[in-house]
Parts: sequence; structure tokens; C-alpha cells
Amino acid sequence: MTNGRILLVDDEPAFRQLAQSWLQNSGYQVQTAADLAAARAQLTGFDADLILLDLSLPPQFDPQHTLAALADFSSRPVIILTGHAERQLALDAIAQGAWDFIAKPVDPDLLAVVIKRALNKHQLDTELKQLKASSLDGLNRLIGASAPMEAMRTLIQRIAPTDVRVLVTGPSGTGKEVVSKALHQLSRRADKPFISVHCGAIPADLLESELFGYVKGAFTGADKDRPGLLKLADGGTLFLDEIGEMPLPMQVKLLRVLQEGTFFAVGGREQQRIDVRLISATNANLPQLVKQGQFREDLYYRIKGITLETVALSERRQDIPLLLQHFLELHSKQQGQRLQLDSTALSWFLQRDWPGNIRELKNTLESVAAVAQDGVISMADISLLHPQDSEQPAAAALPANGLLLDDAVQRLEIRLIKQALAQTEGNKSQAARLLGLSRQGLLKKIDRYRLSV
Ligand SMILES: Nc1ncnc2c1ncn2[C@@H]1O[C@H](COP(=O)(O)OP(=O)(O)OP(=O)(O)O)[C@@H](O)[C@H]1O
Repeated sequence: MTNGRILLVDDEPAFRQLAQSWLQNSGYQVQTAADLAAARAQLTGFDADLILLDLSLPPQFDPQHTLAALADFSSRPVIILTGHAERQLALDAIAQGAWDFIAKPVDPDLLAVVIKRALNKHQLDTELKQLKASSLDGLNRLIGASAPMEAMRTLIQRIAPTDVRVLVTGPSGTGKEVVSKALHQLSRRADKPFISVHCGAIPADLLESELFGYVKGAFTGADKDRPGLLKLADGGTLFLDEIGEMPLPMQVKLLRVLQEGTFFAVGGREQQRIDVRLISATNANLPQLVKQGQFREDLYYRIKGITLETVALSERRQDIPLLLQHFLELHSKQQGQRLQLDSTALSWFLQRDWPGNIRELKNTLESVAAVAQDGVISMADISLLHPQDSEQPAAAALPANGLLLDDAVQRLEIRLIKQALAQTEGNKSQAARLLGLSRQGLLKKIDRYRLSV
């Protein structure tokens, strides 16, 4: 058990050795680096809680240059050590995000106090961030109490705080993106961006410039520099959805980024460095794609890290009522009106197969909610959209205590008109055709029933 992990960046070997042994004697785990490049390399394998940074480092020996690199160490406290103990430099360092400033020669007792305070504050900040993230979002968005969902929550909590790469696999619509967002929201990167890239949705010839950005003049139409999604994700999480659909030439380029942590914008000469956590997702069988030569084996092993598998809804049917309740609450909040399922509708949802998983369940609920009236979804509403599932046509359902025929006919007309308009995205001519009416006839009914369309 250590008191914390410290990276000491200083070009003087004697000072490095001395300070390392002070700190190790105080129970810290310490690694050292002689310049910024070595420091960045160390951080890929050593997740330091704090950085002690000399401002005058080779090859430039320019404090301003070192200060400009502070952003690379984002989210960790940095304590500046320098012989240049000028007031302005101290203020600059703090303004640019350093935690504190100590002049050389360093007083070991003072250093111990400053480090302890910085680590305490850092720990509190991290805990607060994680608490906020988990109470607001994170795991709370992951609905389900089945054993696979509980196991998934436990894994997410364990893996999220690390920077390990994660591959989320599972059938379509089972929540791979929700899981990936939870990993981000429970990580120390939670207040940085979560950038989602659907690798199959971006045309192959645009994927490179979308990911890496481009510089002005790189190709026709590139009239100014544009950062890519990789740069936008800097400090945060890059989510590569449907990674199995990434074209092979792009896989080679991604592999280089993952190996070296650097890339060039399209048409650019300046090497760019990024710090992102990579989460990938796929519903394809990647080992199979590797065998077929459609996915690079070396990339597969680079992105695999830890694999999390989401489970089809058919294997956790006990989650269906919880999911329905969750989506009804969401809908009620958005519409400002309480929405419920009556018992016949609930049993229809519970009995049905959901090959499209949670996405299909959610979409189906939303579509029947659109035709429901008076805040209750009934089997009659469902039958309108899924007539094959009703034993008798909805219009013929006669309640035991009778009904007012004109009233029932009007209600049915209203529902069918709304459904036709929803299906045609509000196109009245098409909706009229679906209903076997003239456009004029439909407009009259819309007017008579005062339907807002
Ligand atoms: N456990 C869950 N709790 C609440 N909502 C969920 C859960 N899982 C999935 N959803 C919802 O279901 C829909 C589909 O989820 P998501 O996009 O994460 O699935 P996916 O597995 O990434 O799908 P695809 O493979 O098609 O990209 C989203 O609207 C999401 O909010």
C-alpha cells in the first residue's frame, strides 16, 4: 500500500535520486523522468496521482515551453519545482493549472506538506467527481436488476477508474453505448468529452479526415484547418462504435495512433499527441472477421483490453418491467403528462419477443404512446399499430357496460388519423391516401377534431 504515485520530472540526476529517496521513505511510489517526452512516455504505463515538474527542462530549457505542456498532465495536480523562483513565473504556472510552486533548493519538509495537501485535494476532487457522475448518470442510466446486469454494474465500477481499453460486444440494441458512457462517467475523465464515432456510418474516404482532422488546403474544399474527432476527445473518451465496420486502410492508421499516441492531420506536417481512453463496441464476431481477413489481428489485440459482453433481452426478461417503467417515466417527464400501461398492454409487452432488444422495446413503447389517449396505453392502442397481435379488431371491442357508438367511432378516427400522420411524418396528402380519404376530407376532420398537427 503506498501513499500515492508520484512522477518526478527533473533533468538533474543527483536531485532526481535524492528527491526520489526522500519520497520513497515517506511511503510514495516514485518514478522519474529527465524531460517532457520521457514524462509523457512514463505516464502511459504509470498512472501518477501527482507530478513534480522542473520548469527548465532539456532540450529547450524554456520555462514557458514547459508551462505550455501542463495541459498534457490534466486532471493530476502538478507542483512546479524551479530555480527560477520569480513571482511572475509562479503566477503563470498557477494560472495555467499548476497546483503549487516550490523554489529550489527544495526544503524536504515543505515539499512533504505541499504534496500531502495536493494529494488530499486531488483525492477529494476525484471522489466528488465520481459521486456526482454516478448519482447523476452513469450506472443510474443502466436499468435492470437481472444477474447479468448486476455483474455488468460491478465490472463497470471496477474498470471505469482505470485507463484500460475496453471492447463492448453484444447483440444490437442491448446497451453497448450505454455501458460505454457509464464507463466514461465513472472515470476521472468524466468532465472531459465522450466522443462517439460510428465507424460504419462515415463513408470510408471521409473517415480519416473526420478522425484526424485536416489542414487548410489538404484537399478541395478544405478552406480552413479543422480538428478531428480524436483531438476533440483529448483528455476524455473516444468511443468507436461498430469498429468491425472500419475499413482496413483506416485500421492501419488507427493502429499507429494506439501504438504511438500520435497522429498527423490530413495534409498536416505537425505531429499531434492525444490522451484518450479508447472504448470500442461491436455486434460482429471480431475473431471471425480476423480469420476472414476483414479485421487486423494486431488491432484486435490492441483494442481488446477487457471485453464486456451485453446480454440479449431474451436472456434477462425479468428486466422488461423495470425498463418499461423507466421509459414511461422518461416519456411522462418529457411530455409533462403521466403515462401508464393498463394490465392488458403490460402483459403484451411482457410476453413478446424482443429480437431488437432494448432499442426495439423502447421504440415500440414510444410509438404506442403516440397513439394512446388520456395517459393510459391499452391493448386497443397497441392493436392499432400491431393489428396482427389483436384477437379482434380494436374497433369491435365492446366493453361489458356498452359504449356510445358515435363517441367510439370518433376516438378511433382520431387515433387512426394521428397514426397516419405520424407514419408519414406529417405529410397530409400521403396520410389521406393511407386513410382512403381525399386531402380535403382529411383536412376537414383535422379541423373538426381540432387536432394539432
Ligand atoms: N440497460 C439499459 N437501461 C436503459 N436504457 C437502455 C439500456 N440498454 C439500452 N438502453 C437504451 O436502448 C437503446 C439502445 O441502446 P444502445 O445504443 O446503447 O445499444 P447498442 O448495443 O449500442 O446498439 P447497436 O449495436 O445497434 O449500436 C438506447 O436508447 C438506450 O438508451
